[in-house]
Amino acid sequence: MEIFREFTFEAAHRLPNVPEGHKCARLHGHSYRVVVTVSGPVDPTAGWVMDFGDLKAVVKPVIEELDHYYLNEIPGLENPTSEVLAEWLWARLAGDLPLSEITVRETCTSGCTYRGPQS
Ligand SMILES: Nc1nc2c(c(=O)[nH]1)N=C([C@H](O)[C@H](O)COP(=O)(O)OP(=O)(O)OP(=O)(O)O)CN2
Ligand SMILES: [Zn+2]
Repeated sequence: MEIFREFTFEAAHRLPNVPEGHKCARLHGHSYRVVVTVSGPVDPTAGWVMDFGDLKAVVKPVIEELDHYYLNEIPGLENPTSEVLAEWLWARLAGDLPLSEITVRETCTSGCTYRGPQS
């Protein structure tokens, strides 16, 4: 079974490696949406994989490291694409959660889903 929780944060970024003239080279911001999905068996007594509250308690402090920051200044996010951000979040959370996938949405119509490093 998989369960998920959605988080939001606001942040500024620019993409330093885009071709000359690309609009995303300019400083701009997004209202990011992050969906963290974990998987595991349903505990027969609790009736859940994990308390949504426990999931929030692990993820929220990491989201707060991003909220209202300039992402390019955060170590590991010097080129803060959605893909790089999803990998960064995975690296931060994988030790504490049975991650299944992380979705990062930059806009209403664009984003990425990461299911962890390929083995
Ligand atoms: N594969 C990726 N492509 C792009 C990323 C990314 O993270 N991964 N990021 C950007 C920019 O951050 C940009 O702000 C978002 O791109 P886009 O969806 O093109 O933005 P718009 O909302 O302006 O799209 P329109 O529908 O064209 O208005 C770019 N690419
Ligand atoms: Zn952007």
